[in-house]
Amino acid sequence: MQEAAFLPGGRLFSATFAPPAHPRPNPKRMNPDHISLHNKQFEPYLSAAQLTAAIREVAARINQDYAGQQVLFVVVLNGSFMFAADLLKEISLDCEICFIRVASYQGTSSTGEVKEVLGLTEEIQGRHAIILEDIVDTGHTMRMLLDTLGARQPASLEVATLFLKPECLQHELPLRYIGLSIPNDFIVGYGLDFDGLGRNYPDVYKAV
Ligand SMILES: O=P(O)(O)OC[C@H]1O[C@H](OP(=O)(O)OP(=O)(O)O)[C@H](O)[C@@H]1O
Ligand SMILES: Nc1nc2[nH]cnc2c(=O)[nH]1
Repeated sequence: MQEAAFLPGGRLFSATFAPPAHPRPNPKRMNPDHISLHNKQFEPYLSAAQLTAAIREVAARINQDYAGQQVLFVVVLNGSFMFAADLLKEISLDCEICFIRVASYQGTSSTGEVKEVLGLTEEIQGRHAIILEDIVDTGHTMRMLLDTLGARQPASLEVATLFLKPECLQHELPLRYIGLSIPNDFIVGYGLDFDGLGRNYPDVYKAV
């Protein structure tokens, strides 16, 4: 049986009285003191609560900066799916959301790795666009995204990234919204993977 009520501020509260088939959160998944992915070891680094606090701060700033305006959020898959889902629940603006991917492939030896945007079907010209990214590391991906999207003449183009590794950055980038600046450790969890694994952890772990 389910009951629903509106809380102050218009948010919907609903309570389920029948016990869920699978208790949540899964105790095996929550806060293990280490995890192993493809035989590589990771230790706890940032808790879900720390991530939530950082994301709420970013959302509050966006809500304030864009008050009265309509925003197009451009979510960069795959890694950003958890960040985007949690951030967007805190956004009180009128907004649209679209999803893109970045394909990487090996170019000629002179060009090295080439990155290309896939799935950019949304009209961006004249819109206030914000790119949602899980992490900016070297900045190669974000440089390419800003150039590609910027060429489509948005009214404005900004970046919200959950993580930034300042020590690794190789480009000057206009990163307006940064959740957490972190040292140069390889991290997994909360959407970020190690060779495909680890995206589903609610906390973030760093390589030991
Ligand atoms: O600043 P950079 O050095 O360019 O690194 C950042 C990029 O790396 C990750 O994507 P990845 O290629 O791992 O794909 P994924 O999102 O599908 O995991 C991340 O989501 C960024 O897009
Ligand atoms: N999973 C993961 N992907 C990245 N891409 C760039 N930096 C990182 C990182 O630290 N972890």
